[in-house]
Amino acid sequence: MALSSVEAIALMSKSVEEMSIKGEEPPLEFIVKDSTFGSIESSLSLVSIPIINISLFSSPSSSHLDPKQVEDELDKLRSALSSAGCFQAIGHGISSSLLDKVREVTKQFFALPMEEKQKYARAVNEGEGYGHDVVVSEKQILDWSYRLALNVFPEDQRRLELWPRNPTHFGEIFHEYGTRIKSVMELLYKAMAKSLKLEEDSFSKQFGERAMMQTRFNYYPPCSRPDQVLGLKPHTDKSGITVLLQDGEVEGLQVFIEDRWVRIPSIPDALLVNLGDQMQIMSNGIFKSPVHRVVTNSEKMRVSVATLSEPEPEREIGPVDCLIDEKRPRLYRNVKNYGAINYECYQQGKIALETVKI
Ligand SMILES: O=C(O)CCC(=O)C(=O)O
Ligand SMILES: [Fe+2]
Repeated sequence: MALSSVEAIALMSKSVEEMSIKGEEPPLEFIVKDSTFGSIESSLSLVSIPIINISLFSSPSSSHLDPKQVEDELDKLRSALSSAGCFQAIGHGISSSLLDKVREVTKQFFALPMEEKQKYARAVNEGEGYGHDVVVSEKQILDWSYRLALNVFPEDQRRLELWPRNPTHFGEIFHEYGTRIKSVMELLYKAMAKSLKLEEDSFSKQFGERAMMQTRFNYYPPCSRPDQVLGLKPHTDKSGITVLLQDGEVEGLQVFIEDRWVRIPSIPDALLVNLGDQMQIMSNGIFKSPVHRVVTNSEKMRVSVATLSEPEPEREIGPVDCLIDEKRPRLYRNVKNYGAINYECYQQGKIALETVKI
């Protein structure tokens, strides 16, 4: 059962930021105990995830490109998404200076005094604004992080009162970044369909005209016990796809591939593309939504900017017809509002994708 806001606040009476600054031992609620995915310090796999040049997928430039090269990159895309479920995208056309500005305003916002950040605080039971993870159970292991969540599209869903006015350029830079990421997402839906020999709008039409895009700015303060505390617990994303801008210097993201944790290096100009649960459903399980987590660092803080795309909540989504046949029967039922299903399951400690399986 969800805790009342008063109980939730009592559990978080000491802020992660305060404990981080004082170098205090994290309290018990943050200590990761036995986990299905191994201990925090379990050895890392040496596998590396692919780097894909997505400029090869854009129509105007691909017309004067070698078709064989495009075909090979599409094969690489299909193979990456059906094994690791993620890849590093280069050739996305977003300038390094814009990426650096996004990282910079993110760091500037989180460096503001707590009272200033609280002006954008998330209200209880709301998905947008600044805060820590919602506490839903006393057994919940807490994450050593804060985040600012903002809706970017549809544009009329923006709650501008929650967009930081400090630093002053935050809104302008974020609008530009969000608009560029939306185009990258649209290019990726088409390329993902083409890589499976489907009509190119097979996925995008399921997202609808009013597909949603939300950005989560994540902030992980230094933690004195990186061996026992996680910045973000193992999870899969509820999205269709997630595009992640990593911190330019500090790593922390790990993806669970073939029973081992794989470290995701931070390549300054690359965007990490992570497949979400809803694309796993639409691809009838061919593409995989990977379990991932964020580890903490005893000396350095880390930021990341994760943008999640989702179909219109009231729209029914399901496996694309052409991906269902005798060899690959339908794995998932059609669903609406998967975001809510995912959230409810998270509260109950259930795996959301399992509940929509046939
Ligand atoms: O901080 C990261 O690298 C990952 C963030 C993430 O997984 C999320 O926001 O869902
Ligand atoms: Fe995630």
